[in-house]
Amino acid sequence: MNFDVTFQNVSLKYKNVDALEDISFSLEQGRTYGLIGRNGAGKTTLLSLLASLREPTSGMIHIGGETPFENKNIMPYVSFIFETEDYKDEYESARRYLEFAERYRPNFDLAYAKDLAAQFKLPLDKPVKELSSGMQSALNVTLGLAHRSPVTIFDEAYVSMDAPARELFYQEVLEEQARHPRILILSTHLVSEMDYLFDHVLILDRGSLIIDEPFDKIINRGASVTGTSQTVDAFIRNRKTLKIQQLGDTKSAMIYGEVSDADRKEAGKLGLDIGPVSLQDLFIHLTKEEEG
Ligand SMILES: Nc1ncnc2c1ncn2[C@@H]1O[C@H](COP(=O)(O)OP(=O)(O)OP(=O)(O)O)[C@@H](O)[C@H]1O
Repeated sequence: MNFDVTFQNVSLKYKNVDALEDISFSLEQGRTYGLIGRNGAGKTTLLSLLASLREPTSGMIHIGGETPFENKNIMPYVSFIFETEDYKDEYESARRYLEFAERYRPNFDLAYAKDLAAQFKLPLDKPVKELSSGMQSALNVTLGLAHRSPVTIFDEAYVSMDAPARELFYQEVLEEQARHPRILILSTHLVSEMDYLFDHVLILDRGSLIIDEPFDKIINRGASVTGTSQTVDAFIRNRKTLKIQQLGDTKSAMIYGEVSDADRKEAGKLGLDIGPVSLQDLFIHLTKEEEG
């Protein structure tokens, strides 16, 4: 079965908050999507609709051509992994969580889950409530990867994990997408740390989807220009500048707007280096609130 996702003109209103307005996009198997947006932009709301934790106020959501809400053909194949704050009543061991997953998740791979748990040094026999918050996150991430669900969502599920554990997770994301391709959505504020994982980027801004583009396309919306201070200043004079960094007489400027072949030639003559702009700088620029 195909589990491709379509959102068509989806809106979600909480009492008097318009959390999402007229959102349309589609997601394809085998791609890793980065979902980014400032605090309160609507990321968790969008993901909870995709995971069928709630229904949209208006619009249509389809997974594999069917409405996923309370749909037994779809729900076991969608995994929504998020940071849970309160584990105080979780007396069961991590090992029991793996056993539950094996019972209820059709594609779950117990051997892979145990292998991941060992890599994260997860104490499988301790009650989950006694694990450190980083270890609780590692358990969630282990489950999310080992579910091997065709639609897998990680909503900031890794924020409590330390840097080596996050690195291990990122490596597994790359390897798992090669071994068992799925729709993988990573919602994150760690943009510069995780951007290399994204095939495609969705940016939400105050309830609206402002970017829905392949990673390679979005980072061509701008460029970095590096060279001597004077030549960089001359090159960027009539361009929109996002950021400038200077070290001695070397200047690096992030500019917004595509750089044409002619521009590149001119830059070459001036001895300037033209490189890609970072997704994080573009994101900050595109979601900046108007001043005044
Ligand atoms: N249960 C709720 N009831 C009322 N308003 C809500 C509820 N949940 C979220 N909101 C509001 O909806 C908007 C979107 O919130 P959401 O949690 O989806 O954003 P987010 O992008 O995930 O934010 P963050 O990055 O801070 O986690 C915000 O204005 C938030 O205050």
